[in-house]
Amino acid sequence: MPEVAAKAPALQTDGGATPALRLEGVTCTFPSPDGRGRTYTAVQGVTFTVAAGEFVSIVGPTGSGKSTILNVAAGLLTPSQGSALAFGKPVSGINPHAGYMFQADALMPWKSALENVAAGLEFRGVPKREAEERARPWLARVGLDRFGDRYPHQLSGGMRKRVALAQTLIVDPKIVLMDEPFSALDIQTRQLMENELLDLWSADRKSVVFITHDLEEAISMSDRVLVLSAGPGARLIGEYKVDLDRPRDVAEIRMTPRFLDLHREIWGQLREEVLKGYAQTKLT
Ligand SMILES: Nc1ncnc2c1ncn2[C@@H]1O[C@H](COP(=O)(O)OP(=O)(O)OP(=O)(O)O)[C@@H](O)[C@H]1O
Repeated sequence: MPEVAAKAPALQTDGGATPALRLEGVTCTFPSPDGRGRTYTAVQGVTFTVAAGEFVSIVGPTGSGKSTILNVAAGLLTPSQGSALAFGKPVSGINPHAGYMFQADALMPWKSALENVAAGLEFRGVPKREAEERARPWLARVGLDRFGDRYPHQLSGGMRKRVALAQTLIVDPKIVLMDEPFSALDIQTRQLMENELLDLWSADRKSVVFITHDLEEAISMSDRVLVLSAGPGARLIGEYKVDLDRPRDVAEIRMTPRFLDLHREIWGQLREEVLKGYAQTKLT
């Protein structure tokens, strides 16, 4: 992986402390969709480390294996080769340190906003009444204290994302795995949510792995951006440290010269992969 080595001193940026998350030589091979007994290797030999409290984004072309990597980190998928380690221990089964937020709403339509947030705790065995008491301050933290009685269909897309965020964070995961969580939102709501996430993150400093198609979103939020090549056999081909000051406003930071330099540099590498990925979608 020469590009990675050239752009950053090392993948382990935690000063030697046990990383929150490490994927080591992860390869994931699936049965090919053509049903002829062939296989498709989505990602190959993926190795990276996320330090405690670090915010890392992974960008890559469509179908390159970003969600696959996140599924391995969450313990939802066992890699064909390699391993995932959470705080130095192999992940086997669901990663107990991780909270997962998907692109699609995972809210239960028959539960109110308060009940949905409380559900995160109830799944872990906290009694309903206590879970709801603990959910109230979380609804307030995401600005929805007056909306606890509303059902998901009575909330806007941004509000539903806030509920999902509170539902994920209430269980106090040490690692937050986010798969394009805001991609369905309009740009203004999206930037508000990005800033809210950064505020919540800076208060608690969890480790975040954030998957996105959007390079601007990745740079504006992260400490580091990892670039995945086009598949099959996608590899990590770039690692960029984002040395922008915090706290950040995601809209304002995009206008700074340093942001533009980083964007130019990363896009220079990502563009080629996006074109390759696009060409492959036309072949399949
Ligand atoms: N369970 C599975 N069975 C078969 N193939 C799979 C499975 N999961 C993922 N794949 C394939 O692996 C490749 C990577 O998929 P993945 O969803 O991880 O990519 P992605 O980068 O997240 O895509 P996108 O950006 O479009 O969301 C794709 O070609 C996909 O079809």
